[in-house]
Amino acid sequence: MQGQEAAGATPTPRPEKSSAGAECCQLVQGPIIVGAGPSGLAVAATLSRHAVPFTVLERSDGIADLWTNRTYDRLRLHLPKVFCELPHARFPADFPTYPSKHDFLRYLRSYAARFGVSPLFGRTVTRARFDAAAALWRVTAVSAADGGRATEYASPWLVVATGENAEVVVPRVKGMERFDGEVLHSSAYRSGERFKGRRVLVVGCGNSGMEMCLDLCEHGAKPFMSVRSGVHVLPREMFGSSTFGIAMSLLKWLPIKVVDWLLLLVARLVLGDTEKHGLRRPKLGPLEIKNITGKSPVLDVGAWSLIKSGNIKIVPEVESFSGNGARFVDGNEMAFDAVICATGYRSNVPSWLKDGELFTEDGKAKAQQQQQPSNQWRGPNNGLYCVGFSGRGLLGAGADALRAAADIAGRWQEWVAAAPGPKISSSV
Ligand SMILES: Cc1cc2nc3c(=O)[nH]c(=O)nc-3n(C[C@H](O)[C@H](O)[C@H](O)COP(=O)(O)OP(=O)(O)OC[C@H]3O[C@@H](n4cnc5c(N)ncnc54)[C@H](O)[C@@H]3O)c2cc1C
Ligand SMILES: NC(=O)C1=CN([C@@H]2O[C@H](COP(=O)(O)OP(=O)(O)OC[C@H]3O[C@@H](n4cnc5c(N)ncnc54)[C@H](OP(=O)(O)O)[C@@H]3O)[C@@H](O)[C@H]2O)C=CC1
Ligand SMILES: O=C(O)C(=O)Cc1c[nH]c2ccccc12
Repeated sequence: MQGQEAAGATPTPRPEKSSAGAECCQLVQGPIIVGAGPSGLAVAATLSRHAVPFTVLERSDGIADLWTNRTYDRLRLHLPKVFCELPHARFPADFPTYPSKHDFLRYLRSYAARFGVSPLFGRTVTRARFDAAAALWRVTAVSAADGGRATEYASPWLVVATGENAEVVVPRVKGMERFDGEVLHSSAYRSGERFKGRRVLVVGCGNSGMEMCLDLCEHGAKPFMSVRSGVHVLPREMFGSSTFGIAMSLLKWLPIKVVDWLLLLVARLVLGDTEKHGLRRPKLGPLEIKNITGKSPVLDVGAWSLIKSGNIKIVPEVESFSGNGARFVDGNEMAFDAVICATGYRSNVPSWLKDGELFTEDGKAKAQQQQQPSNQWRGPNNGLYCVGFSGRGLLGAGADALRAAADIAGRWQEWVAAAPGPKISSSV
């Protein structure tokens, strides 16, 4: 809400020398939100409806960097649109059931405009710590465009909205640097067009790996999918309705283990035995494993039939790479022209947030790990919030955003009532 009127009387920001070595400190009005993806936008929009000002810091040069710059062309939401809407704004009626990433981006841009969310772009947050003496979060952001200049922002409230997919995970496999062909992460893959006629090894069998193999096939490439521990594949739809929607309805009445059992029964009838084709199913059911570890089931949009027909070949875990190919853990060797690491993502929170309460050492929400997702959005009374770390996709992000913003709004009103000093009109 930069540039928007402040909601009430607050102390005047006083530039000062920062303890972190940043050039100056700006006390901003309302919370600092780190990240302008769907989670950051949702919490900002909700704050705006509560008339609470905020400052959004985003490392990229636009909103929703993941969706804009780190996803492939054919990507569609794999949950029906009703499960992917952010708070306070429906998708347009003419959107298809499974909106494309371009539809989704169009929605996010109009969402940001509608709720007056204007992030400060090109600001990478490199450090945030709670200054207990001042009861403020001190947040250092570096601006590459400004020659790496660091600025410190301060606020009693900090919302972490940098996402579960902030950084790529690329495995260290013996000999990878010796491989002569192209190696890329799935976040850099756009389309199979330029791989036509080439043998491509896709490492990983999550939704990215599966959809990239499908896309490669459709562009006349020859994909091989390397599988380490297996995955649950479910049809995206069952009995003409979305599998996810059916699962959500069943969960209202039945325990998760029973719902998982039913999903797997139908999946078996519709898809057949995935293990027979090299895709082992994990021991825990698809919803339970998602809840416990965050590992998503594959919602199949066409790759499965290509695996069955042998157009996508399943290969084991890679043991090592050579100049022209890979050796697998079963001892077989194959030549490849390119390797795509569809090996997932990780949070970057541990690299910048100094906090031992809300996040685990690997940057996941602690409460989500302890299976208390309804609890995971607020730190223990030090003004720290996290939005979008519940392992429940856009739906979870929206729910977190509503709770975090309502809580901050209550505290903001108290803070404004208590704070002396003149009114000021903009947040930074
Ligand atoms: C390929 C793909 C498809 C997906 N499809 C679906 C789907 O169909 N349905 C669903 O529910 N979920 C889906 N997801 C899950 C996805 O994580 C969420 O949809 C959504 O993007 C989460 O939003 P977010 O704002 O929490 O995180 P992100 O979208 O990752 O946004 C985080 C933002 O924070 C910024 N940022 C990160 N670090 C810093 C920093 N240090 N300083 C400043 N800014 C920073 C990033 O640049 C980014 O703009 C998908 C994920 C992927 C990878
Ligand atoms: N259409 C859509 O809506 C899409 C949604 N998504 C979502 O994006 C998120 C990320 O998905 P995705 O990018 O597929 O990542 P995932 O984390 O879901 O999958 C990563 C895959 O890489 C494998 N892997 C990781 N490290 C190694 C290694 N060292 N050696 C071998 N294999 C390895 C994993 O195997 P293992 O299990 O053995 O660790 C797993 O199969 C998910 O939430 C997913 O649902 C993604 C694409 C499309
Ligand atoms: O795309 C994802 O992985 C998501 O996070 C969406 C999502 C939330 N809960 C789920 C349960 C089953 C499949 C996908 C999801």
